[in-house]
Amino acid sequence: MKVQTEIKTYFNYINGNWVSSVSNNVEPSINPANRHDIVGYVQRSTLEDVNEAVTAAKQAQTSWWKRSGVERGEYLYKAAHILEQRLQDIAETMTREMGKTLAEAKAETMRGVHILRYYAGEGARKIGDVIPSSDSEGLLFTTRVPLGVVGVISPWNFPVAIPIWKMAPALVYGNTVVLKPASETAVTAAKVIECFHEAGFPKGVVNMVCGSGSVVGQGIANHPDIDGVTFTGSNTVGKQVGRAAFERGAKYQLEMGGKNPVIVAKDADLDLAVEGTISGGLRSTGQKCTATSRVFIEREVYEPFKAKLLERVKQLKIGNGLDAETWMGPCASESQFHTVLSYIEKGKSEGAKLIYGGNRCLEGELANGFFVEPTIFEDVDLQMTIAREEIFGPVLALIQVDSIEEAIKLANDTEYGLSASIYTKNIGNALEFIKDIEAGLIKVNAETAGVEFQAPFGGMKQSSSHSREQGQAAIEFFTSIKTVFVKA
Ligand SMILES: NC(=O)C1=CN([C@@H]2O[C@H](COP(=O)(O)OP(=O)(O)OC[C@H]3O[C@@H](n4cnc5c(N)ncnc54)[C@H](O)[C@@H]3O)[C@@H](O)[C@H]2O)C=CC1
Ligand SMILES: O=C(O)CCC(=O)C(=O)O
Repeated sequence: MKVQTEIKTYFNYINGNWVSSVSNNVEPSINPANRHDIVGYVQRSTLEDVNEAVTAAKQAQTSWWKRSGVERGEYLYKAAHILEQRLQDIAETMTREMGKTLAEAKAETMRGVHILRYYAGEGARKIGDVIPSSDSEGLLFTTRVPLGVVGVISPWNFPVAIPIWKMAPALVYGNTVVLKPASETAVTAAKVIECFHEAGFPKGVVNMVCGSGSVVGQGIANHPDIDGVTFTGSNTVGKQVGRAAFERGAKYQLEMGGKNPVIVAKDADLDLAVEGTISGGLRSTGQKCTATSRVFIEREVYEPFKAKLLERVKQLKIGNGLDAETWMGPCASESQFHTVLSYIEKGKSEGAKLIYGGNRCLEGELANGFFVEPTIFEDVDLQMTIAREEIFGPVLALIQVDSIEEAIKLANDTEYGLSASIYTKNIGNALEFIKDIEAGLIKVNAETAGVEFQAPFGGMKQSSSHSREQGQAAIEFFTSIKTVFVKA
């Protein structure tokens, strides 16, 4: 067991100051690779803290909006620069706090830098169109204004990229922000907010309040002075947040779960398909809303695909994400760990055949953490729980099909519609898939996970509130359009 000498306490960030919660309560943030390692203590805030942060954000909003977009963008460039300088420390904190490998954490932190730079540039781009008016003497055009104060409720699985891809567009378009990060990764969030603090954002423009979802998160969703809420997380909570915002007429955006399929056609490059299935399904321990979870394989290549997949999965090294050899880290929390194990038990009891893994890892130091073996089931029926519910763990379900048409039909048999991929060399298969698959993010010969910051991202069906985040699409949520007609 590691002996810890100093464990730091991290504070809320309100009106430009680092402050403790009025509750004076803190909670530990635990390393999921070693439950005895406390990464830091974070605030357990109350509604009073939320109110203070919202008041600060509201007061700061008018003068922030009065600055030009170019000027607001300059602050984002500064934050990007500081984040890049701190990349190593922030990535190590992320790995220690939620378990993903250091390589993934570094790539995610760099993604945060790119997102900040992308939206910094947005400050200098157009925010409206001139439209020909039916009145030849009139000028008809659109312009955009910010919503006001935006509440950002973020999950633990991308603790740098998700808060940044919500906050950066919100800020550059003239909103002020109150962030409520997931408690599991609140230390990482505090280090990201330190970058904004040091970039010199005016007081109240950026605020962060840590604490439970039911108090701080719900407090944000319900708050009369929060004009827009952007959320990523579970469907249950997302719908609660959406309902609360809708009830009081606030704008909301929800990015929720997935049950993402991969289709392997009989003409696929099987090595590529195996790599994509492993990477899409098991990287970050399967804890991505875009993670592959159901694999539909044409019967003719089922056995060779399965053999290659099993061969490859045996090579994956499980361990502490800070260890350079590690390919897959632990589940991010004890509750996530138990959820994943209970889904594996359901898979077995409902009759799926377990062909790899399925156990908790207990070897050596792994016993101190929330490690689960990569797990593969076959003979999975689409009515089974593991084929229907989001597991958010390293669990793959293999399903044989007789045709691409059948694969697409079964792949669509889910309430979700976030991402989907096909492995094929046949352009006809690819085009049929693109046309018929019900998903917001579609890949051909590439894994289901992995989102590019400059392109729209979001899901169909129950995966999202049908809005899109990132790229130019972000302007739709974070601003309102004004249509203007001027006659001399
Ligand atoms: N779409 C995605 O990327 C994510 C999906 N999930 C799914 O959710 C499952 C459970 O994970 P959780 O961490 O419990 O997700 P969650 O949906 O409870 O948490 C997401 C965020 O919402 C906050 N929150 C919780 N209750 C709230 C409430 N009543 N009002 C407002 N905000 C609230 C949390 O504190 C966190 O900041 C996972 O197993 C996975 O299936 C979880 C995280 C990310
Ligand atoms: O696949 C990705 O890069 C992003 C996934 C994501 O947005 C999520 O898990 O919430």
